[in-house]
Amino acid sequence: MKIFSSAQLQKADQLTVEREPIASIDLMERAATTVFQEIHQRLQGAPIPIKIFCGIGNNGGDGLVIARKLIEHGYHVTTYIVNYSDRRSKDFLINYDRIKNVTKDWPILIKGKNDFPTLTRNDFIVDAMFGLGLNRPVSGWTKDLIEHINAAEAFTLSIDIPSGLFSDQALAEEHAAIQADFTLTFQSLKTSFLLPQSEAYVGDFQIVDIGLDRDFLQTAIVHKFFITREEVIKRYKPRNKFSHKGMYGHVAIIGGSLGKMGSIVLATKASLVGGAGLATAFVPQCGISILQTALPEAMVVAVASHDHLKADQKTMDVLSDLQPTTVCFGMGTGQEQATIDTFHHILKNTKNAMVIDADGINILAAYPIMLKDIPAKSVLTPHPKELERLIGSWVDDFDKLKKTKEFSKLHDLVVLIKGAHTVVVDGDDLYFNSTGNPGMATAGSGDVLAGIISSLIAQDYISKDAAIIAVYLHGKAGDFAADKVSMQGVMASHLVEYLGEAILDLFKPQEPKT
Ligand SMILES: NC(=O)C1=CN([C@@H]2O[C@H](COP(=O)(O)OP(=O)(O)OC[C@H]3O[C@@H](n4cnc5c(N)ncnc54)[C@H](O)[C@@H]3O)[C@@H](O)[C@H]2O)[C@@H](O)CC1
Ligand SMILES: Nc1ncnc2c1ncn2[C@@H]1O[C@H](COP(=O)(O)OP(=O)(O)O)[C@@H](O)[C@H]1O
Ligand SMILES: [K+]
Repeated sequence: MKIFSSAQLQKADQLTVEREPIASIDLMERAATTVFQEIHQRLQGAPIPIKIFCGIGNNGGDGLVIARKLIEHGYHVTTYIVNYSDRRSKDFLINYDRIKNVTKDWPILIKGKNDFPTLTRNDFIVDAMFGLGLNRPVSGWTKDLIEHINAAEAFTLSIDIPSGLFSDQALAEEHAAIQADFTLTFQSLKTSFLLPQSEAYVGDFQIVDIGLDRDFLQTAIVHKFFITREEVIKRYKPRNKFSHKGMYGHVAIIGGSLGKMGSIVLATKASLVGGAGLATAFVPQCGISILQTALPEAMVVAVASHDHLKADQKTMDVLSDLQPTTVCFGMGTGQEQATIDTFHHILKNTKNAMVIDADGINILAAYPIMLKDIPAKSVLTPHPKELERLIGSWVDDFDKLKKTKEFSKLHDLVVLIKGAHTVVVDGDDLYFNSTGNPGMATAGSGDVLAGIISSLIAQDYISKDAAIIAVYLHGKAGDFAADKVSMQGVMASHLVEYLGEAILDLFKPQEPKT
């Protein structure tokens, strides 16, 4: 699913008005009515105090339409105009007038701190102060009002975007935005909703389709996407009846050290459950019986040393004779000099795209000279700390995206930024995951992900698609697991266990949205 910038959405608004054609006031009525219906469906006429804060631009205009519709349906509404300027938009003014038709209670003007209303936890607050037209950080008494609303700890619904938050740039100052519990956003997700620094502000969100120009939405070029089920299905390759295991690739998982062999078990198992035809684990000698006992389906090759990875020529010859389709390196290896040398040797002797995880990434960060030896389009799977070691620190989330894109382009690599809404970065293109939950913040879940990506590359998916599909399925497996065993109860093994269910779910009929 495409994620549009605020400039593109403003363009889409304008084109819709021209091409449909529809008057902008009618488009506002249509958009805000859709929001009203969502609210009405949830509240079902509940007699709770609803307090709507409207700005003086079109976001405020939306707020006035919502207020009018709610009043018409018998809700207890108080409408406030946050009168930070006299430059009111045309459609705001029309709706400011229209609300008179449904109530004798004229909206209350807020012109400064003395006008702030008393709010309680029991209020239902609708935030329609600023939308995409926000062009500088909020300041002065409007910022105070935002803090006043946040302090009430009442349920807060934001229209289009929590007021104060930007769609395509970072928030300059903490607390300078509404902390919404829920955001109903028009037509497209806003990038900032998916970034960790917005966590306190966005809450849950839902996209409302307001019927903007289809042609524009379909043809506009974007570089940001939301990885939904449809994005995965369109990339998925079904199996042929007469296929055999040789057609689904051979994954070599290389890593582990004394006391950290579980990471290799998890990754190797995930690569097989993900559909690879064959999997071979290359581990220190201490890992052989562990692997062979835990995972009879995998082949195991022991390197020369007992406790950590130190490959001699014989092991390297075995690796090259095996001709694995994909090599995955790095989990649980540690950073002994012999391991670093082994890794460097593997990089130089591998042609196909690899998957590099954990200590593989840490070694690259410590020895950037090795970056030039990584096969093109390899996938690096850092969590935020590993990413920082690799690309340096960032000022904010948008700067992190920019620096990761530059790194990806410079070295011709696919780089993941793992976390909630894991991002797959492929040059200029960013793919944000939609699945997963905090239950997955648990030891070994990254190892499972690296195994699934390797598996998909081995099955002939291009690296970017392998990463996109893998993060989605990994997150979905986490969601199924959390449903069964609670978020606290999720362990990395569950992600392997529920991976099959996540794959099956791709093709299950979905329940219609109510
Ligand atoms: N046809 C359309 O254009 C539609 C627009 N819609 C709504 O319109 C919104 C965008 O409306 P607008 O472009 O009027 O802008 P907003 O309503 O977001 O408000 C911006 C207004 O505040 C001023 N402003 C910006 N930053 C400020 C700051 N820090 N302090 C004080 N004032 C500031 C701007 O000069 C402008 O007057 C969308 O988010 C959406 O809610 C919807 O009604 C759907 C249709
Ligand atoms: N809050 C969260 N929501 C969704 N997914 C998460 C969350 N926290 C972690 N994850 C996922 O769990 C995995 C953790 O990876 P990583 O930190 O490398 O774990 P480990 O090193 O223990 O294997 C990543 O795929 C990440 O996206
Ligand atoms: K808003």
